[in-house]
Amino acid sequence: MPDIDWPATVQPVLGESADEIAGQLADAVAGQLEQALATRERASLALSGGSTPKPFFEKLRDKPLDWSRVDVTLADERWVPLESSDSNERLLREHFLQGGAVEARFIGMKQEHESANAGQPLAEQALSALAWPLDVLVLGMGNDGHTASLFPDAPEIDRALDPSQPDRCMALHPASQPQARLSLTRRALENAGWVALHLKGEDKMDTLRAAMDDMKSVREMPIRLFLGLGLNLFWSP
Ligand SMILES: O=C(O)[C@H](O)[C@@H](O)[C@H](O)[C@H](O)COP(=O)(O)O
Repeated sequence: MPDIDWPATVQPVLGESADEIAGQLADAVAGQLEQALATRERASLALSGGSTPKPFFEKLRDKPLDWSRVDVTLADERWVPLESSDSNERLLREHFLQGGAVEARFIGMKQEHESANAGQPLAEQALSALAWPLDVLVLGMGNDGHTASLFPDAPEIDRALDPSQPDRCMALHPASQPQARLSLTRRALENAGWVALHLKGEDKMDTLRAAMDDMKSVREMPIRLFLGLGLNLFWSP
């Protein structure tokens, strides 16, 4: 297991296998949603895409929750057709919005517009149906330190990280990515009640170490914002 002097803002859960960690994360998220539903009519959950979360989605979807009272959205979306294998909405529909969680109310980000910029106002309007702030947020991270679609090489990154800008979602065009993205912004993400960072692999642990070694520049590694605010890390080799 990695021997790290964790900052007080990071609660690490380190496992031996991806399956073990996916199960522990599913238990934790279900517990947080149950707590939210004990005090309010609806709970809100934002999930990230990518390759890491599939086993987590498949374990979470059958947790015994009143899923009809849970609003689910994405932390970000690639601006591709919903049938594309790159679509995060497709990923959720195939691996999470099944079983018990089929009853959840899903609010997607992709809109019927050619560009993410043109679709952003409709996505912003769709997201306003959620009860903000988010109760539960599950983030991933790339080896460039991006999270959601807050990419350091996106021209829009400063605006997306600006706590005073009013939008909850924003179109970003990272030079490193083949597609435009729509991402929840700092404003939408930073006030979530409970945040998990779900990582798999030694490479991601190395990136996390680099992010924690010098927490100064959030713009350089946007994950630093959430490491500083506080999160629950779920990592396996
Ligand atoms: O749409 C996306 O790609 C995600 O939201 C993104 O932020 C992802 O969480 C990281 O890129 C990690 O992706 P992997 O799990 O594939 O490493």
